[in-house]
Amino acid sequence: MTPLLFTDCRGAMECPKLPPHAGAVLSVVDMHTAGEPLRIITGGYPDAPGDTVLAKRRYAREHLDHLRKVVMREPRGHGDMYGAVLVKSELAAAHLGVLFMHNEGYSTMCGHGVIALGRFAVDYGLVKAPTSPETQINMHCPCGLVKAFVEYSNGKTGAVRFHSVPAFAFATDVKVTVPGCGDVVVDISYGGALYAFVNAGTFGLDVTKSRTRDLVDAAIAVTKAVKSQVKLHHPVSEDLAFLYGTILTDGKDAFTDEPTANVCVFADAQVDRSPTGSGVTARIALQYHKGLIQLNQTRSFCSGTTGAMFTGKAVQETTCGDFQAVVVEVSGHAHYSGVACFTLEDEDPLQSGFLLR
Ligand SMILES: O=C(O)[C@H]1NCC[C@@H]1O
Repeated sequence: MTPLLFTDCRGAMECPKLPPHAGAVLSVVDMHTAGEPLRIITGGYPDAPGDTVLAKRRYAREHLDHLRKVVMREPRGHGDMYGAVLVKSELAAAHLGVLFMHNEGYSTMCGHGVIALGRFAVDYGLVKAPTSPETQINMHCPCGLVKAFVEYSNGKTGAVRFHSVPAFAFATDVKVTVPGCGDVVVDISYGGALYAFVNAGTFGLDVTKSRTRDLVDAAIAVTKAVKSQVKLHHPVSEDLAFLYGTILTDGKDAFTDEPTANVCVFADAQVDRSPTGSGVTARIALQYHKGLIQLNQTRSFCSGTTGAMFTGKAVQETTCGDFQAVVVEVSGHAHYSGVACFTLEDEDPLQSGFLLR
């Protein structure tokens, strides 16, 4: 690794002070996991009322969405920004609860977010007495309890692996009509959120070589088709029964030591820079369902956008309602990228921010 490109100024210099009339302030810690941003709100966000994390998610959507817009959209964010805010969990086993946010609303699961939050929770003292070589953090995500295991030694955090909620193939070989493409066969799988999976080759595209815009257009067309033509449900809660996005793959689903690449397009045409933790979870559940991978066979998943890697494996059979399911473990690395205090002046005519496409 090359040395720091800029001088480490901690201690020598303080962050610039805001003028007294700067307006309301939101503070954040910025991280990224395999290139995908995670903006963690650390101050200025009120306690979201609600008896459950899912109820808090509903409250945030209905009453606190102006704050999501401030930190996700321009001029403070951008169309592919991703965020998290910590909330209280109703589960005794949870160390923390979390809501995830993106360019359009609030997701139910975020694997890259869990990886970053694992480090954050240890580094910022959210768990008492971290243990070496790993510290376990139980994160209550909207989809349920996710167990993160954070490498920790000599006071330093490292790689994070997590066990997600039961993941299952919702439906395979579903034919949907995609305008301009005709009938397209997709698989739909759940990894804390529901995704449609299609081989990018179906559209004459390559997830590692094609223009991102072309991949996005194809994925959006599939998402629209599935949303309008397939009735989705989830055994635990109707809050989880929506299609979050489409993942285009290189089709290399049969087990091999070689990495397999995919690109996830979710929310409002948002492109994941990482291999997508919840998508890898759902993809492994699909591969397991099809007999293409065995328990504890580790695969590498590569982001078609950045080439960054996660690894994943099914570790245990389980059920989710009537679905045969698996517990999937996903591993990756997150890094800090900065801290910021964002302000919002009363007179600012662009209070809600904006997105350019
Ligand atoms: O890694 C993940 O699971 C998330 N990344 C952005 C889209 C998903 O929520």
